[in-house]
Amino acid sequence: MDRKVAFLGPIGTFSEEAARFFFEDRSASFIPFSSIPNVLESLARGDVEFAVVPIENSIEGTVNLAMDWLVHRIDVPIRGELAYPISQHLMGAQQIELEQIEKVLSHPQAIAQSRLFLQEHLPNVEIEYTKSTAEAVQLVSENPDKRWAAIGNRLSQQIYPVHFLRESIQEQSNNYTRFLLVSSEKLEGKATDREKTTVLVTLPSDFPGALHQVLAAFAWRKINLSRIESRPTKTGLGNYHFIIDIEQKMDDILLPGAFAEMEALGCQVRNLGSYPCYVKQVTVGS
Ligand SMILES: O=C(O)C(=O)C[C@]1(C(=O)O)C=C[C@@H](O)C=C1
Repeated sequence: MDRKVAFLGPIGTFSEEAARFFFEDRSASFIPFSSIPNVLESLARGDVEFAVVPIENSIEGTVNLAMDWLVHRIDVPIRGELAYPISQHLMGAQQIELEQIEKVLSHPQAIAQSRLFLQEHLPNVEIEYTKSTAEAVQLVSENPDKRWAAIGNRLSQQIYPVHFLRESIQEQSNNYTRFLLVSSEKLEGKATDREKTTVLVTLPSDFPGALHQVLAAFAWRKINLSRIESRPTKTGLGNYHFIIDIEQKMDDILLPGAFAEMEALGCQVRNLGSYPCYVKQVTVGS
């Protein structure tokens, strides 16, 4: 039976492209949802077996909604990571000049990634945020009489009747978004040589050198960390926990030792998943 994979819709989003990458060598059905919470809740309810969500962009940083929902609202492990190259294109229902555009629609991440272009070429245009890039492209295509433009990917231009007005308008050509695959099942058999483990560490209370001691548990074991981020615990102003990406898979000695040391300090340690990491290479004309 086909595995069901939830992604942020409608069809044609970057999230759909990322979801298809994870399953490119096996059959699956891809199901669009209208928000990241709906994607993750459908997984938690068991309506789908897998969910794919964006977690961080190289220009704009963490997708807080996805990170927080994973940590606070559901308890399903991370099973894979994909660094996916992102090219943003400006599209219109008609081939109009930039000066004629009155409004630009897109997802806040896509708008942020295109800020320099917008400031230079469309500094006074109205910006409307949509739930996804493909939703913006769909809305623009459905309103051909309006002087609107959408920012989105090449896939959405193939799905919705729109034209390119400008291509590759993102701030940097080296623009990547990391997506996470979340599931109670493992995704077997997709080869990679890189693995990561992500943990959530909650400090017992604020005391001098607390974070230093947490980091020391990794440092003297020579365990490499690639990211540490503090997020509010949502229990009160000034209360944070730390999301730490560790550059190795869960083992029997080193990581359990580091976790035990942190727990001995009074920290809570939750393993959010140990998983393979993939990178999609940039293809010409993406
Ligand atoms: O709107 C989309 O196409 C998405 O898949 C969401 C999203 C994001 O939230 O970061 C994914 C990748 C891009 O960075 C822009 C938007």
